[in-house]
Amino acid sequence: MAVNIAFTKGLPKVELHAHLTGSISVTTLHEIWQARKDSDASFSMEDPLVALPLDKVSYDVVTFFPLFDSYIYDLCSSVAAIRRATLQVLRDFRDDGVRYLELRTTPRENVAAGVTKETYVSTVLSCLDEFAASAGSEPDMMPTYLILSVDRRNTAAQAMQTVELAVQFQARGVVGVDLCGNPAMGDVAAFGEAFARAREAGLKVTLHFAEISESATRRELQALLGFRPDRLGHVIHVPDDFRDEIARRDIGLELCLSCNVHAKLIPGGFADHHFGYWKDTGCSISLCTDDVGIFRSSVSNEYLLAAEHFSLGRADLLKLSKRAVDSIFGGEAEKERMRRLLTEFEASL
Ligand SMILES: CNc1ncnc2c1ncn2[C@@H]1O[C@H](COP(=O)(O)O)[C@@H](O)[C@H]1O
Repeated sequence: MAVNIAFTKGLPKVELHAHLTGSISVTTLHEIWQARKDSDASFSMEDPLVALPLDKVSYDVVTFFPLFDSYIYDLCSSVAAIRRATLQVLRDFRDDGVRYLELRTTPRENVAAGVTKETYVSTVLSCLDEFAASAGSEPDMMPTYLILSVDRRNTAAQAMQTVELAVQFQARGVVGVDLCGNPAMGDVAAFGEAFARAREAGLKVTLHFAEISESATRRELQALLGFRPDRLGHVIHVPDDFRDEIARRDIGLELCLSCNVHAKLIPGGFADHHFGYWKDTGCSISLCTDDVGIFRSSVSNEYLLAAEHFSLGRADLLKLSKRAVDSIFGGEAEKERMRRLLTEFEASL
């Protein structure tokens, strides 16, 4: 039987590469904007419905990253806004049929709003707790864990500070650390010690890898593999010998079709995406949204796109989903739960 959106929505999915701030829908941003406008007559930021038009999904590396630094972070600076955004992001993923989520975010501070990096992480984690408490039982459950991101522009000391926060909040659901941010910036060699500390503390490691050709130098890719990542995101401009090494080490892959096409990180369209290469390697692949608030493609839609452009049937998507579970960071019990949900879903077809 053919794959359609009803099938991909019903498929119990894991989402492993979602940046929290990039996952906030424009509607939610607008509500946050409206609340601020209603309470402060001098508030003058542009309405998100105007700044991020609903029909615009094509940003490139130059226009994409400033969306956060010069707009969304200012809009979502208070504890109230961070809470509202996080809780809605969780509902949006759950309503799309995500049944296990790893959300990632870069700890940030806003002195004027009284938010420290620690307050920020703690606020996000309290939203995860609140959401879990309200879920009740299956099928509303979506166990969610947090990954803290190091930004490529960070200094070695800032990267270490993020890792220390991850260690501090490990018992509350931080399962790993990530390296993200504008791939045209920074020197990843500065972060070796921070990622070594993360591993030593038992945290998992995922890294944005070879997103643009300029950052895909052999020196950078070697340094990143030296951090002993458990998973890699994007893996676009990867030389053959590195591809072989990734497969040999059985590193999990987080692939983001819509983001890569719309942000022009790959030449061509969906059918040219490197998912076409990796799907036949036996690697664990999770299809991910990256920034659903910006690229507007849900996880279900990513599965649908993969099916449409790579001629995959229901059995192929089930196999892909089962293999994706192998690389989650939440531990064996979560893997078992997801495998059970997938088996039950398959039996219900
Ligand atoms: C093209 N894909 C991408 N590549 C690299 N980094 C990305 C990204 N999409 C998002 N981010 C990173 O995530 C931050 C927003 O979420 P958080 O504030 O952390 O929750 C961005 O500022 C950027 O550093």
